[in-house]
Amino acid sequence: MTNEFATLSDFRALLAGAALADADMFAAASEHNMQLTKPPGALGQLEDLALWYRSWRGGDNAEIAAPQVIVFAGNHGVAARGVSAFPAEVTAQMVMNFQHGGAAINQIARVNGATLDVVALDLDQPTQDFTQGPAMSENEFVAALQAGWQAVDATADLLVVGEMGIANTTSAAALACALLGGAASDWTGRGTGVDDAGLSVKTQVVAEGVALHGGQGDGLETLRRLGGRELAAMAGAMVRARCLRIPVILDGFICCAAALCLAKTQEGALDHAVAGHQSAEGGHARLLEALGKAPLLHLGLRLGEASGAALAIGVLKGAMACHASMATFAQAGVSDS
Ligand SMILES: Cc1cc2ncn([C@H]3O[C@H](COP(=O)(O)O)[C@@H](O)[C@H]3O)c2cc1C
Ligand SMILES: O=C(O)c1cccnc1
Repeated sequence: MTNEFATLSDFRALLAGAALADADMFAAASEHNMQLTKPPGALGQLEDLALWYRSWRGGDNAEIAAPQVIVFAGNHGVAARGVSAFPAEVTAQMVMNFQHGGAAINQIARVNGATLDVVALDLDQPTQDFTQGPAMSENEFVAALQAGWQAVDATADLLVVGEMGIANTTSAAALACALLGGAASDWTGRGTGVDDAGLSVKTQVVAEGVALHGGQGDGLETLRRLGGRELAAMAGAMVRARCLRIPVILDGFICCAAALCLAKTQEGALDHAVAGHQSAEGGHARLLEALGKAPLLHLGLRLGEASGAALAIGVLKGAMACHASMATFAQAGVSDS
């Protein structure tokens, strides 16, 4: 596929000009929802989800049939600072595991009827340690955005994006801190399970990164400086989905940090997305609040790999199956008052 953008300013223009939800479709879906054989509002948040989904997908009243999960993988220069409980080699090893069907996301995507694509991004070239300079050059950043953009299947009717990248909770914490403020310790959690000494080093690394790169530009520029290839690719995929009117389910702390960079660059950039779950990683609840998204699930997950979002596919499928296929009061001969 040819690239639809060659430069960062082209990408910014696509982000600024992306599609809006269809208010007429939302109204038609609300009207349809009121006629379904249930007490008004009895399907709770499933009703809101169905109206939101139809406002993006249009009027065919269809069930969800083709969800796509994409896991992007990247390596981080800051991994060398001892900010993760696991070594950087685990990123590539887990990519092999995804390819052989052995990871959690393989099982969760399969039982939810989703395709799973794994995109490894220059794993032998970690990004620069962001305490020393920007994580990515502009060319590297644009290449990662393009990889995300191109990975989206235009025939999908739902997109879930997730990541694998040792040390990427450090990047995510630095992005959240730089874009939302507060102390490094407010956003730095244990990730894969660092001990107290590791947490203290990690917090210091986040503070150094924010001191160097905070306030140096908008959300996208901050993503280039403090992010990683897999975070940039998730952002690129989210914008492509918006252009294709494919609704998105957001995953945990790292995915939402990538989403935040878009939201801080362009108001409403995540209107086509819902939050799949609330991760156990400390900062995720506040990150979701900043995005204005209530999570569908609270399961204590702290895995990444798109796992929490992929579990929420089932919730959205349930919402759309009810909306599309329930009988109306008139069809079923059920009295409506
Ligand atoms: C075996 C294994 C599988 C994973 N799957 C996702 N992650 C998760 O852990 C990493 C982030 O945590 P930190 O910042 O502490 O390195 C990411 O790769 C994330 O997706 C994993 C981590 C490990 C060790
Ligand atoms: O919230 C997440 O997605 C997460 C948390 C810890 C480690 N990896 C991912």
